[in-house]
Amino acid sequence: MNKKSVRDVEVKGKRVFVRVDFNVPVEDGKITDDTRIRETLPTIKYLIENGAKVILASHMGRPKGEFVDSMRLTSAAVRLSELLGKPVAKADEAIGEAVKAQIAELNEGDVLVLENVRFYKGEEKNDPELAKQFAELADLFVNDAFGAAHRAHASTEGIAHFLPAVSGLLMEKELSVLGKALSNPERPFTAIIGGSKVKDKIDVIDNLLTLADNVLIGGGLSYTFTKAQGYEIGNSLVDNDKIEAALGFIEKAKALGKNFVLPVDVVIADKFGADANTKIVDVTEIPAGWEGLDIGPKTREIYADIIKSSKLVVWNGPMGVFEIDIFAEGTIAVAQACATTEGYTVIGGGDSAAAAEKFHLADQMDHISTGGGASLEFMEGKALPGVEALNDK
Ligand SMILES: Nc1ncnc2c1ncn2[C@@H]1O[C@H](COP(=O)(O)OP(=O)(O)O)[C@@H](O)[C@H]1O
Ligand SMILES: O=C(OP(=O)(O)O)[C@H](O)COP(=O)(O)O
Repeated sequence: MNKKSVRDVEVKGKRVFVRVDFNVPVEDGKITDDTRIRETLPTIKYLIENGAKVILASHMGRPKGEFVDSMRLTSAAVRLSELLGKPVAKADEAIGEAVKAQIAELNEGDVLVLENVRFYKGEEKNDPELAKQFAELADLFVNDAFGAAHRAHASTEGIAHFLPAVSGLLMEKELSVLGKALSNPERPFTAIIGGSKVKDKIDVIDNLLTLADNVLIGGGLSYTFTKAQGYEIGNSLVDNDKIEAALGFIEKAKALGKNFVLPVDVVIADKFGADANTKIVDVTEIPAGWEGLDIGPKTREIYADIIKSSKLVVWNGPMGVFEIDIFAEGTIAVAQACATTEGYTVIGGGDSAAAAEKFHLADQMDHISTGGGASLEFMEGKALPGVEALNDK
């Protein structure tokens, strides 16, 4: 990476504003998955050990510029304190005199968590005034929020115009792993794209067709391709605006000599739910009134074989509605193949990571990205504003 990292600058005695992504799932005030907090520990520990005064800033949810009690960062600060095994102070705001006074009390190695930066209207607008107010709190800006790196907000991008700005260790790791995977991939390189966000993912497929040797399509995404090929898809998920694009990809893959693989069979259901009647049919045989909710057994085998003979696998999006057991087999098969392949496996996207976690295979993957949208935009080849704004080496 051509951007400076926290290792390239002096931090001792400095007030360091660290943007993290503590946007973790919370149910009834309890954090249900603390991965994103744990992943920032290397940066936070590095700063503590090197005598910085650590000021952590994050968003949580989408409070739209209002103070919303359920989206406060209090439980994240408590969890961080448990993980660090030391006290962590918490501010009730993210800017202003009271916060400045709390920061003035910090000793070297102390940690303070600011309140949710999205409680301020200027955050998502990237308001320079708010960015300046964040900058006034510190001597150095460290961006470790890979999950929010695709957002040009006051605490991710704007602040970098007012302070020396460097990347944190998680940011560096994410960019290095994804960058290495995509810029000089080990081959055969297989990309697997599934899930339901057809609009969000279609541009990724375009770029991956150029980069990868095999592109496997599954999940709700696949039926737009099935329809594009002229087959009946019943009530399956489809994006009619993307039919042309889907046909274009099939043509592009042919022209580039790439192995673009669509499901050959699917699990269909007469309704969406755990109590549905199901059948396995060829993808060309979906009757009206039924919907495809998982890839079928022939497809699972084809996909697993390709994954197992790959040197690099990048997976984003489940193969079916894995939250419901009767539609989970396709996602399980792909997750198991990723877990057992000797190739390097990278998983991006909240639901694919959740699936790997649910089937107890997460620790057998080589890299699970903390960013869904961010890793997609990276794979599309787009510049990430939170990274672009950092100081060059
Ligand atoms: N065939 C399908 N029809 C409808 N929804 C699907 C289908 N296959 C997968 N899904 C749903 O897609 C969702 C995940 O999609 P997405 O958000 O694109 O993935 P990710 O978070 O991994 O990027 C899951 O909740 C899953 O139930
Ligand atoms: O959870 C996040 O996005 P992700 O689900 O795409 O990984 C990030 O914290 C960014 O949040 P946002 O999509 O509200 O800007």
